[in-house]
Amino acid sequence: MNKLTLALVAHDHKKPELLAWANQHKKILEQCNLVATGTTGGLVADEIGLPVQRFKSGPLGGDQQIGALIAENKLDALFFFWDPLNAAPHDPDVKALLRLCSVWNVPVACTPATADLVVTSPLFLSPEYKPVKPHF
Ligand SMILES: O=C(CO)COP(=O)(O)O
Repeated sequence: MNKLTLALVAHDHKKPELLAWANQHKKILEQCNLVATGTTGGLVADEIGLPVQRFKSGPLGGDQQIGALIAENKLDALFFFWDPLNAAPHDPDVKALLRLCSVWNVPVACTPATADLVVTSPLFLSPEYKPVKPHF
């Protein structure tokens, strides 16, 4: 069975929430390939002990690297705990990443509650389930 590839991303004030969530769902995440923006990935690897492929930090292009995976149909879900209370210098990159999830029908969870529901869905690890991909 092919493993799902998941991207984990959190803005600084949301990193504690992402780490707590990843720890809570470690058994599920262990069954997946994980990629992440640089700082988030380092924390997930060091503090939760999950292997993670790290891209550049978000402000340095990491969000765009994850967007490129989406455009190449190589990402199965995005867990992006973005910060609604603080401005990010790379907000256009953040918007672009979220936009690509809608373009390519990639599941995206932006809060711990949504992320809980996504990873515990019976469809999540089901080999039969594949989201419909749009044709352009
Ligand atoms: O800024 C980010 C996403 O937009 C996250 O980047 P880091 O994981 O490197 O902090």
